Amino acid sequence: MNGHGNGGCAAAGVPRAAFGKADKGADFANYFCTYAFLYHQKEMLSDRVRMDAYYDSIFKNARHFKGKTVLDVGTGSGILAIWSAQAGARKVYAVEATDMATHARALVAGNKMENVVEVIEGSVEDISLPEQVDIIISEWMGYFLVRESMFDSVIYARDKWLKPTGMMYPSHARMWLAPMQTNLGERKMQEYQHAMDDWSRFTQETLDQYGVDMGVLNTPYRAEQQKYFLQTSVWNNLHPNQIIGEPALVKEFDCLKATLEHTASLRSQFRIPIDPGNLQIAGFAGWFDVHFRGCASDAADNDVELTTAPSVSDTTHWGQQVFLLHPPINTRNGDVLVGELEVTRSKQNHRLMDVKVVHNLERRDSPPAQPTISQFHIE
Ligand SMILES: C[S@@+](CC[C@H](N)C(=O)[O-])C[C@H]1O[C@@H](n2cnc3c(N)ncnc32)[C@H](O)[C@@H]1O
Repeated sequence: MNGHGNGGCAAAGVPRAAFGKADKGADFANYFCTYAFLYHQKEMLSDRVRMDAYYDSIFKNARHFKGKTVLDVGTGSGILAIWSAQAGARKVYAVEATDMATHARALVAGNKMENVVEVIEGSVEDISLPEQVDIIISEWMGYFLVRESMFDSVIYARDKWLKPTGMMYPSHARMWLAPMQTNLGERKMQEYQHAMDDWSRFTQETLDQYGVDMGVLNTPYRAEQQKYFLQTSVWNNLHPNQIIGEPALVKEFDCLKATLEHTASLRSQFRIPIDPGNLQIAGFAGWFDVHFRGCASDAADNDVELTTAPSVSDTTHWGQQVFLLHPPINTRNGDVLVGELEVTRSKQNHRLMDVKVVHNLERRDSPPAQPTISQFHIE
């Protein structure tokens, strides 16, 4: 999954009739719509790190799939359902909320799997299955893992359709946070200042030419632009040497046990010694990994990892989320970054996230400084 799910394209041929409630209509317009396009599915299907991890997780653990029933939550093009069938599943229910279900059905038939894979068009929260399943497979991860909130749908499906002995693919998910260096912050600050200069020119012109003083809107305009340029996280594929301290594990989910309460609001403390020789912390980088370990009573033969950590060669379409500090923090050798991360749903859109980092530098021979509160948004 990636972050293009909020482009807003209500006319994407999405089956609105299936959704009675207004908020579902808005969700379709804002979120699901892009998934109805093949070009978007192709983007995910072209991510080799993602594809190899899911492929290996299934075929290197084919024993888990042989003769089993599988539910693919959000099948998209149908790729995971087809692989599950090729690995020997007896029956695969491939559920997809958008019109992409039509293409998935064609792909399943084109690959002669229609006797095993049944594509069901609808939201997994609304559909009905004739039986409970042995495995739930899904690619539900968004930026910094939780953006898009699709894990909620997987949890819902698990609680309704997974046998008590069943297992989740992936089985575990983790979120990581690390201090980093970059000059992206300066660029964003310049862009912000440019936008504010442009606003000044615009308000002056409006007054001169049209006799209306826009000055009363200066403050909300500044707030809007600050949020956009300075507080919205930036997608980036970072080089590993931009990370300047041991990444902190800020959250781990056991996909068999996670609840909606766990995903609604995450809070975690971190303590990261800054690598010697670094003069500034320009921001924080956030990413995730998932593992395919089977379950306690039937561990995977091969524990496959899909990581979106900074990498030179194994980059993913998820990249990392960069939370820029304005201004950056000056550091000295021996400094330790301590703090707390809080990730909550945006009030305007439950698929977007608000991120709060309360941070401080512990410095040898210095009294503790007041913590700084930095607010960010994952849009
Ligand atoms: C990241 S894509 C993954 C597609 C495919 N499984 C793959 O791995 O290439 C997630 C898909 O899940 C679908 N989806 C998201 N939430 C869903 C829900 N609640 N019910 C059914 N489908 C959903 C989206 O429309 C999208 O096609």
